[in-house]
Amino acid sequence: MAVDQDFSSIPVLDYALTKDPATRPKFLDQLRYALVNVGFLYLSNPPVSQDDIDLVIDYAPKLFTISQEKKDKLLMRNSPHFLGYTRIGAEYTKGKTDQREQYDFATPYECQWTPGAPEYHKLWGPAQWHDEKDIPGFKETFLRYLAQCEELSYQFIDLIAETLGLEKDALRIFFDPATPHRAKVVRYPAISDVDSNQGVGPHFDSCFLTFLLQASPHNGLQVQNLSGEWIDVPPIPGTFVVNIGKGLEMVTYGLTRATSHQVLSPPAGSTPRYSIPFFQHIGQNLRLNEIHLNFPPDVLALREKRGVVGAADSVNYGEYGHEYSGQVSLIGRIKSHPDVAERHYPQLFQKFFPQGIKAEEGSSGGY
Ligand SMILES: O=C(O)CCC(=O)C(=O)O
Ligand SMILES: [Fe+2]
Repeated sequence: MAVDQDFSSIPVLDYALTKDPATRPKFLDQLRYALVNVGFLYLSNPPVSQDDIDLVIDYAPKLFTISQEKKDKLLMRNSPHFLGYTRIGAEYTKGKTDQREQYDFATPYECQWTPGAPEYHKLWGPAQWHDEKDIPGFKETFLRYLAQCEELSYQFIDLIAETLGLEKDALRIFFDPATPHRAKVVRYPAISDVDSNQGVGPHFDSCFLTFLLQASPHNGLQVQNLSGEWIDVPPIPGTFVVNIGKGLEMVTYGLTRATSHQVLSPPAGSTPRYSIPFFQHIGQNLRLNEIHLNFPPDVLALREKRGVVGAADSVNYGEYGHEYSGQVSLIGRIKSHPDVAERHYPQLFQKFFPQGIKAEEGSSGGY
């Protein structure tokens, strides 16, 4: 396979190929190419019910037409777990406000933090949901959808292990069944005269894998190729966009790429863009530089053949390695959502925003 060429589009992989022993090797080859050289791929025929996908796409705009008063009852600022609703302008990436409105949800979980335990244990807890009467059926449907994404995310991790020459379950050691996964429903309004066009600024995702459902037909998502050029990732109905987080990049010694990406606001006069990312999270109490995977030398050599990767515009999640993974996630959330940090994590807030919220240029959270 060609390993030394830069990419100008994102490969499309057909999950159905994994089902037949005759076509599975083709899928694994395409996967290895995408992991090493691109860091992004489209996945068609994913093992997630199309009916449920259609339902969550249908629910996405409805979540935002609920009254502002009701949305504000679910403000993320109420939640030490950084779960809930975020108004436009309250979130920061690379120190600039993002022009998006969103809900952060998670798979079911009760907070396990007790006094004296590491503060990052507080990051995990129950999501905030609207009353059933305000959006009938949404919670049940979305949880069913998330359970399928979760299962897909583990299947996919095993495919990655296989194609990189590891034991089939070698990457499962990073998961703790008790750690929930997170997901968002996001609305990007069209650019207006005064707004910037930063839907979400350049960033890397955390942890291992993101499964993104582009829930409306708008362009806007872009990724940076090896030379640093921004490449469009237009929506393809019936696919997920899958990308690699900083955690997976780290444990594969940079063999798989966490690719810098951003979203540009829809043009003036356009309808809003919607997206629904699912973020696969690893166990909280791991230091990733303490766990070593043995890749076959010919697989590791693909990293060198890829050539030198140019500087990306994203700078977040540099803490993987020396910090516990839960702490890395917490730092990312603190930088993205300073209003939540100020209320629930005052010491970390002071550390990362010593001048208060607006003044912190260069602070970069993620996802
Ligand atoms: O909305 C999208 O298409 C991507 C969102 C994203 O990159 C993120 O929230 O991490
Ligand atoms: Fe992202």
